[in-house]
Amino acid sequence: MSEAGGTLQGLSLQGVKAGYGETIVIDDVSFDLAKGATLAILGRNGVGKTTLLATIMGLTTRHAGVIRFNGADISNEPVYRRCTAGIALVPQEREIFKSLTVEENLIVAERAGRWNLPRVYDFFPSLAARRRNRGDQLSGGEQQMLALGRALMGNPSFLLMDEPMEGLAPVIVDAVLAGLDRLKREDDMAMILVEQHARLALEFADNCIALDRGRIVYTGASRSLLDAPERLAELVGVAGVSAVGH
Ligand SMILES: Nc1ncnc2c1ncn2[C@@H]1O[C@H](COP(=O)(O)OP(=O)(O)OP(=O)(O)O)[C@@H](O)[C@H]1O
Repeated sequence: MSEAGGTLQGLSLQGVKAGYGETIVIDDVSFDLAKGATLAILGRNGVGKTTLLATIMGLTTRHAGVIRFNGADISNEPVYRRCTAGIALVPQEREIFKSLTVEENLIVAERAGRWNLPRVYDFFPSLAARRRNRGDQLSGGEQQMLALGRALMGNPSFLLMDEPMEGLAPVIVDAVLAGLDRLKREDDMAMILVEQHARLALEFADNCIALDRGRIVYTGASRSLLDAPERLAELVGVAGVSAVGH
């Protein structure tokens, strides 16, 4: 995670300070993430993980620093330009259209590319089985798969996911994780995973950063933190270390 930001094929943040209006939440955050790489963002409640993803998407007020994507400065680009450049966010609230069917939710997000309806259905067979059900008739796990499937239909090269496992039963967590692992193996999309359940995130992502009060307090290989449980507990709290069902 150390290539020069200006030439990196991927995402690069340099000294980013951002928040909501005058309130600073993210302070002096810098990291690079190359095309196809995976990164976990860890930290206790309220340290700014969601705000960091929102900042990458252009949904917050940026006070300082530069965000580059595939070498281009996107710091001042509006949200839709970041989306069309290939960055997608699966928000914590999932934000699927509840009055549309599963299939309609997927089709409205479609952009030409390697991902299309048959491939998303192959990837999440439970969505195929529910294709004619409306968004409000889905379980939490199905909604999460739909939110992910919808992001894939946009054919992003960079996928940001905000707590996709939140509120899901352990067996569903396993299904979502299996999907993410398969994505990692079969697609060269870069992925950032924000997750309360630190061990799950570390087992999925090759590298990680931990935030505390909006600043990066740890950066390194996920394996190193998995092998240092006391350090991990310091960074994320005891609740963050014990993952539901794992
Ligand atoms: N829309 C907003 N307007 C003002 N302040 C906000 C807004 N959203 C979040 N905050 C504040 O920003 C800080 C960081 O919140 P954020 O949601 O980014 O943290 P988080 O690490 O994702 O927390 P959690 O794990 O609970 O989701 C908190 O103090 C929060 O109250």
